[in-house]
Amino acid sequence: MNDLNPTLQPVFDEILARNPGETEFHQAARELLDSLGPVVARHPEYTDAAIIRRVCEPERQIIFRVPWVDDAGQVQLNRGFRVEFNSALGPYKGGLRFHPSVYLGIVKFLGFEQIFKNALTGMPIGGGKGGSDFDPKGRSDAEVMRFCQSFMTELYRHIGEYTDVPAGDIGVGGREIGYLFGQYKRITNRYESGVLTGKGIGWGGSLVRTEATGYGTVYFANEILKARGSSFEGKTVIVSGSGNVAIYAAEKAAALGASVVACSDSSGYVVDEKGLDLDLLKEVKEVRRERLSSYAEARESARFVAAASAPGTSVWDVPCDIALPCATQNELDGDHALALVRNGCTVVAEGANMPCTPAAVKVLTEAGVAFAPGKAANAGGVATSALEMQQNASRDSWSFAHTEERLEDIMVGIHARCLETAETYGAPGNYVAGANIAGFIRVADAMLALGVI
Ligand SMILES: NC(=O)C1=CN([C@@H]2O[C@H](COP(=O)(O)OP(=O)(O)OC[C@H]3O[C@@H](n4cnc5c(N)ncnc54)[C@H](O)[C@@H]3O)[C@@H](O)[C@H]2O)C=CC1
Ligand SMILES: O=C(O)CCC(=O)C(=O)O
Repeated sequence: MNDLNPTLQPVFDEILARNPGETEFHQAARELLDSLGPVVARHPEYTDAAIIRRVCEPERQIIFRVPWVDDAGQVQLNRGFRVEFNSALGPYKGGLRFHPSVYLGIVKFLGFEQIFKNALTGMPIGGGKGGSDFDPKGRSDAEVMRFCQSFMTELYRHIGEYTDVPAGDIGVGGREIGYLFGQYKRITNRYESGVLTGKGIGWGGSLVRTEATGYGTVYFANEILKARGSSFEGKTVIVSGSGNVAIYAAEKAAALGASVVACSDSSGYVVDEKGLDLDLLKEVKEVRRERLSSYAEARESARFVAAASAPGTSVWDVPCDIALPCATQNELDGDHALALVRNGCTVVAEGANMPCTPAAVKVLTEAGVAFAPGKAANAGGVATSALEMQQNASRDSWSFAHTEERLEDIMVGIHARCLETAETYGAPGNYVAGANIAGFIRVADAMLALGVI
């Protein structure tokens, strides 16, 4: 790890002391602070007003009990979280994650990333994130519904169109948003469409929201390629994960002429040299909610590599020109990055939040691989959520083509803002510095204007 700027070291020491054991939050905060040296040198007003210390402390953290009854009549118990991190730019905005690994440190890292990602979109949204250690895997629809209803029975008092607007993340898709919205409506007796995003198209959702994070990541990667005189045409692409972000990243990359030859889930990975059959992948993952091995069983050109039977190998061993990590945090480490570099990969764009470890980012950057951090590359999802909020507020509903055009413009704008800011602050071509500094400055200026609150 590099030494931090002397003004920032005490801030990081304070984060470590105040948030013990929250390693993912420490990692995300450190990554931001690593970029802010040139900012504190140029803007003493931020230090004078303790902006950096304040932005690292959530405005509010809510932790609650979520009891529910399973299909066998047994009472189950989970823990719910909502971290309302920063509302300088607008209502808290960010997804809910249902996964057994969820604890406060994960929710805080995600909420922290969300502040700067949302700022980068240029839209009026603050940063927050939530979730639960509930594991939807293997649960019936009725169990998921009862869990969601119990979760919302506490969450409803903390959220609202002008306060905090949750959406989906790992383990939370259209089905869960439906159950959560239904319970919110029942408890409050209000059809408040703007309280959640990722809603179904028939009841206040926006076209393109389902596709937006994956499509947006590919639009961002496409801008990187264009800046290097290249394109997706004829390129070999791998994605990790096979959920919402991965599927639609693969779809857009294929639409731009790439061959997407591999994807993964937590049980292993699939290699399909003929290019992934995305209809089959959607059927397996979105409809049947099965493991990836079912994909390989149904497709002759595909082979499945089970994680348990092949320790030490991963989807990152599959040769590619472009890698899109779209599964989860810290899924791509230094050794995986070395494998990508050895195999000739030239672009890595994060569809997931913080999927690359700091060691991986170092390897990629030193090898000259263009690296796009999640807070820039995957901002298309939350940006389209903000478009959903706009449609809800104006009681309108836009066409797919119009909404996708808005999404593409936003991603092109974020890419340009990252490059310009990196150049201005002495790190030309560095998307990490550009994204961190541009996102931070927008939030910091708003916080300065709003006073000490
Ligand atoms: N859904 C959205 O709009 C956005 C999601 N993200 C991020 O994208 C990532 C994926 O989210 P979604 O696609 O929405 O979730 P999802 O629940 O639809 O899919 C998650 C995928 O990751 C895989 N996965 C989880 N843990 C894994 C592991 N340890 N190893 C290999 N695969 C693993 C799962 O099997 C699944 O295929 C997360 O980091 C999320 O925070 C970021 C921006 C917006
Ligand atoms: O659309 C949203 O509000 C949530 C998106 C999200 O959770 C993310 O960007 O990580």
